[in-house]
Amino acid sequence: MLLVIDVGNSNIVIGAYEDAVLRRNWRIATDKAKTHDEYGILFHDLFRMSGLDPESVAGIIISSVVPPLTGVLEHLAQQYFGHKPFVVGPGIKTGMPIHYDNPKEVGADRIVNAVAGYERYHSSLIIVDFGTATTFDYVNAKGEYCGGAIAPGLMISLEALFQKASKLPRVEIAKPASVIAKNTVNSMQAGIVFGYVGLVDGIVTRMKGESRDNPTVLATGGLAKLIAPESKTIEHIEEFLTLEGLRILYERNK
Ligand SMILES: Nc1ncnc2c1ncn2[C@@H]1O[C@H](COP(=O)(O)OP(=O)(O)O)[C@@H](O)[C@H]1O
Ligand SMILES: CC(C)(COP(=O)(O)O)[C@@H](O)C(=O)NCCC(=O)O
Ligand SMILES: [K+]
Repeated sequence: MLLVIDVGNSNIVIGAYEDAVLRRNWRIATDKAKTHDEYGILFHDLFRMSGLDPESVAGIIISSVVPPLTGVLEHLAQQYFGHKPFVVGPGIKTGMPIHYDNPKEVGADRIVNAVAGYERYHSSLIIVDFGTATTFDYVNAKGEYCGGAIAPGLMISLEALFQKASKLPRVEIAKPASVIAKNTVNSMQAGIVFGYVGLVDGIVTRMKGESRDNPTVLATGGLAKLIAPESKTIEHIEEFLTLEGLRILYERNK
């Protein structure tokens, strides 16, 4: 079994692959204060509760955009699963040229998504990942990573609104019935959901205009399901794109 771990700023997403089949996936909160022992217990519990044997893990790959946790998870891999993991970053073969001023600066999750998307579609792509931040990445038809855009995420945008305006409550992210809303909660939901759809379609349309090669548009991340149905530009949702990319990169490097 292959263990793939994607450390995001909000969640750590874990996948257990048997060959190319994702057998299990789990999502745990990202907590920079947790030690490798605490994560070790958590991982072992998740395995046990799913009837999986930690001993059956034959390899591990990690992608992290939270530097203080990268070493913690490497340590966990070594100590609780007995494997030195691959860590996506310098020294890992991606098979994808990175056209960014400083390639080391691009978030590992963005590269992993790009690799997975290109492997699946073999065409030029725009990938939208709804995480803590929302990232937009353009991959050209030759499979080269060409950069993209980073926007404040849906949840943190809503959080900022609630924290900075005294009369605004904390609301659930949901699509309201109308954009001409009749109460505070629905007004905020209209602003965030329809506003965000506009942001996504606006950036994607600009990227399409600049790239001029009609890229396929994919979305991933927990909140993709909410925005994609309202978006005019998103064509496919790939829920496990990052996990899939990690599996592909493991195969390319083992
Ligand atoms: N399935 C989901 N439904 C609702 N909210 C989600 C879901 N998945 C993630 N979120 C929320 O979306 C935000 C971004 O999460 P995530 O996509 O895991 O980001 P990151 O990759 O930055 O860790 C978080 O606030 C998280 O709680
Ligand atoms: C843009 C990100 C914060 C997104 O992280 P996430 O929302 O998945 O937690 C991350 O990819 C990152 O820290 N990138 C480094 C900067 C860059 O890609 O240029
Ligand atoms: K992510």
